[in-house]
Amino acid sequence: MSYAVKEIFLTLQGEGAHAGRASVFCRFAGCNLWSGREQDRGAATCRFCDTDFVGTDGTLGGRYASADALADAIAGQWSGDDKFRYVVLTGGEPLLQLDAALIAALHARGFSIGVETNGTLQPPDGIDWLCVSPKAGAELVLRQGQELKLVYPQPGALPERFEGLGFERFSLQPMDGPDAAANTASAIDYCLAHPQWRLSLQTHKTLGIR
Ligand SMILES: C[S@@+](CC[C@H](N)C(=O)[O-])C[C@H]1O[C@@H](n2cnc3c(N)ncnc32)[C@H](O)[C@@H]1O
Ligand SMILES: Nc1nc2[nH]cc(C(=O)O)c2c(=O)[nH]1
Ligand code: SF4
Ligand SMILES: [Mg+2]
Repeated sequence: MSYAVKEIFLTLQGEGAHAGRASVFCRFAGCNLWSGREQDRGAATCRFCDTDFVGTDGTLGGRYASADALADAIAGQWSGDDKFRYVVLTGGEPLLQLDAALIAALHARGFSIGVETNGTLQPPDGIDWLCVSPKAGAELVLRQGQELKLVYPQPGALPERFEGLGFERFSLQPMDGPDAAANTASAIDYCLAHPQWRLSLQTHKTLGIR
């Protein structure tokens, strides 16, 4: 199996329970909820995406011919003590491409594996931190994992709908875009009134890092 990758880079995880953690990000190309083209955004299932995941033209982007080749490129970006190796597989939608061979190749290189997914596709076994971010209008098939990270507010995806699912951590992330300030204020209010939820800020954006 080959893998279409938009970009690979070392940064701090900006969001969610692992915010602040050194991580190699591998962003897969393509998504099942939006083509990634601006002219298709209004008709897409997921319309608020903040990410360019089209093509393979980013840093270390390309078509990787094997799991070992992609895992070697990811390992090449790590710096510092190998015992802390951590990779975040994102996209686009990583579960369109992630398979058992890539999980094994990353584990063989000492990585703990985080995945950012929209929750519409079944994952392979062996993911260490599965972070599911449900989208209004898309059927949620992943109903357990480590973290449920809801972008807020989403009409048609109220937090109450997810609070009984099998996750260790419930994160509420203000929707970025033209209403970001108001969305942040609403998310703060929601977390104060519903302490099962913790505020997740996109710290990489305010820090000006990738
Ligand atoms: C670009 S997505 C890629 C992974 C996967 N497709 C997903 O949706 O979870 C990475 C994370 O960014 C979040 N996200 C996307 N657009 C956002 C926005 N405008 N404001 C806040 N979070 C956003 C997603 O919900 C997800 O948690
Ligand atoms: N620093 C940083 N943290 C992130 N957490 C989730 C991201 C994503 O786009 O999936 C992301 C990202 O793009 N950059
Ligand atoms: S599902 Fe994820 S990658 Fe796809 S359009 Fe939505 S936020 Fe972007
Ligand atoms: Mg992002």
